Amino acid sequence: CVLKLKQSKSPLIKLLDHLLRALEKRDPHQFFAWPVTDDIAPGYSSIITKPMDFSTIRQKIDDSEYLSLMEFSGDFKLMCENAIKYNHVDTVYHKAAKKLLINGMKLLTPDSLLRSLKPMS
Ligand SMILES: COc1ccc(OC)c(-c2cc(C(C)=O)n3cccnc23)c1
Repeated sequence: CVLKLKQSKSPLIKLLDHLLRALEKRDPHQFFAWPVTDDIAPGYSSIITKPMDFSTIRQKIDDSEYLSLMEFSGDFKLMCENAIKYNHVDTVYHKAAKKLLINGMKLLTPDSLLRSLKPMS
């Protein structure tokens, strides 16, 4: 049998893994863990043209689809903005998305990233 050699993870993949875990911790109700379906959110797929969720981001990291931190943070922002767009302002989902976006962007600031990178140097 041919053993597939496990490539060691690139620094970018290790950083994105770390950031995804930190962002997921800020979604305790797991509203953003899986794709939103039309069953739980009527008309969702006609209103939200580019759906995004943490499980899809995880898959894209594992498939090395992100070539930069900017692409990763773009999908994170898209995920939050979808929820802000679809859900009325007085819903738990709209409020959770705004809070997650603010907290998430704090993690993606240069200072915070430097602190994340330090242990790797
Ligand atoms: C109440 O438990 C869950 C469980 C999973 C969810 O999405 C994966 C959601 C959910 C997540 C969302 C979002 C993120 O817009 N949503 C919108 C309307 C109705 N439900 C949801 C809620």
